[in-house]
Order: sequence, then structure tokens, then C-alpha cells
Amino acid sequence: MTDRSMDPGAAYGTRDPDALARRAGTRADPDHDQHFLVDDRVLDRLPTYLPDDADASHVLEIGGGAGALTDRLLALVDAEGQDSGRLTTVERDPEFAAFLREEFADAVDSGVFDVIEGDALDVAYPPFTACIANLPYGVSSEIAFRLLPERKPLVLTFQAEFADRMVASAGESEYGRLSVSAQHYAAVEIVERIPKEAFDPQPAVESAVVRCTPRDPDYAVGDEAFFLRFVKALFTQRRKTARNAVRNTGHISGLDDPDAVVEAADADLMSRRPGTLEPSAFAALAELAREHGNPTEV
Ligand SMILES: C[S@@+](CC[C@H](N)C(=O)[O-])C[C@H]1O[C@@H](n2cnc3c(N)ncnc32)[C@H](O)[C@@H]1O
Repeated sequence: MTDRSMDPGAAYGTRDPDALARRAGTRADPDHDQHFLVDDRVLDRLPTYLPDDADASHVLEIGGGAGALTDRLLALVDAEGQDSGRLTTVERDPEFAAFLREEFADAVDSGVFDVIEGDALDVAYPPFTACIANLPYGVSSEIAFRLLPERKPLVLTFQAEFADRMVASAGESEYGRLSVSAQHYAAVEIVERIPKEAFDPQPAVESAVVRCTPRDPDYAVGDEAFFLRFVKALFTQRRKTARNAVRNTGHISGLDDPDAVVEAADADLMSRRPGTLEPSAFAALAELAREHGNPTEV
């Protein structure tokens, strides 16, 4: 495992990340999800948010852009005197992809760094051990739900409002499908809030850094795809009781016989609203639904 106690940026410290961002950043286009982090303190902190026991031997970055975070991640995986790790950056913009290969040519030549040019929603990811990224917000949800099932440590920036929904607990107003689905795969926490001023060009909204530490849920789920579909279905009726939500959403969850599920379930549980049900309660209900509701593929 790579030693991460070193100063971020030390191994590649001859490069000034602000200067990098300025050099390539003149072409940054917010319409293409290009908001570069320019606050050194935030950039320095991002790699340190990996859980202490994380394996950083092959880090994945999504959206390298002008390379300010890439620089720090190379320092993380290629710590001087340590076993060398690897960094793979996915970048959709061909000009920035070429810029990254050129700027970090030594690391490319020594096999430490490679750039996958393409859409992070489509390309195959390498077998990464951790992912750290300042995500393109237009597709951050889709990317997060490509990454989370890999059950690897993740340190990702999101729009603050999205991050709040990821970490929300049952009963909170932000709690919903996103919270249950994300927390199914990982312990999810906001480790830092980032003001707009830390970016150039500035995004319209505040941001937050979310750490996802993989874990097995403390409940059993026999069919993960059905569980996630069932949660999605019930939250389409979040103002109804669970009883009515189950009855009304069989076409979404794929239940042929939702009434049988309602019959079999605990009456107190069914009188609660979906927004008050903990992930374990959703899981228990989903298992009951599989047993009694005759689920089919949708
Ligand atoms: C928010 S910027 C982050 C740039 C840099 N990592 C930083 O922190 O300053 C997002 C980057 O993702 C790239 N990008 C946007 N959509 C993408 C996609 N679908 N797949 C891969 N990269 C994408 C953009 O070109 C941009 O470089």
C-alpha cells in the first residue's frame, strides 16, 4: 500500500496546480461541466479524505480537466521511495485528455499514469482500488451509481444539495431513494463543504465532498435489483402510507400481487410513510414482497 502520510504534491511538487489550471483553464467551458478547483487547500485535502485503511494502489479519477487534482493524486500513488501505484484518469474532452498526457508525460512513460479518453458513463473502468474525483455535476448521479456497486472507497464532490440527500437519515426531509440506495453500498458522509469561490469558473451552487466507505449492509437482501426498484417505487408515493405506496406501485416495482404483500406485512409498518422507513425496514419489506407479491422483471 502507498504511504499517504507524505505532503500531497511533494512528488510532483514542481508543478504549480494553479498555474496548470490557468494554462489549460482558459478553455474551461461550464456548458461542458468544466468547473476547475483552484483552491489549493481544498485540492490538498481531497486525497487525505480516503479512509485510513484504503488501498490507494490504483486510484481512479473521473474528469481530470486541467490536472490540478491529477497532480495531487499522482503524488498519492507515486510517493517517493514507496511501491509505485497507478492513477487512471477518465476525461471526455479530447483537448484536456491530450493536455494531461503531455503535462504528466513522465508518469505516463513510467507506467504510473494513464488517461482514458471518453465518457465516464460509457468507458470500462480499470480494476481501481479507490476513486477520488471532482465530478462533472451534470452526470454525477449516474457516475456515483456506477462507482458505488464496486464497493471501493470513494471521495467525490457533488452539488451540496445532492450530497445532503445522499447522507440523509430516515425522517429527515432530504431522505429518499438516493439516501437508501447510496447507503446500501457504503457508509456515506459529508467531509467538507466547498464554496463556489473555490472553483473557476464558479458553479451556480455550493458543493460538498462526500466520502463513501464500502460496507455490507446490516440487513439481508436476496435480490439487489429488486430491492432498489422497490425503494424507487415506494418513494414515488412518499406522501402516502407504505400500505398505499405498495398497492399503487406494483407496475414500477414489478409486483403482480401487491395486496398479498400488504396482507402479510406488519400493520404498524404499513401505516408509516416511506420517508420514515430505515433502509433495514425497506429491506424487510422487499423480502416480504419477493415472498408474497410474485415479483416479475420490469
Ligand atoms: C468539474 S471538472 C473537474 C476538473 C478537475 N479535476 C478539477 O478538479 O479541477 C469536470 C471534468 O470532467 C470532464 N467531464 C465532463 N463530463 C464528463 C464525462 N461524461 N466523462 C468524463 N469526463 C467528463 C470535464 O471535461 C472536466 O474536465
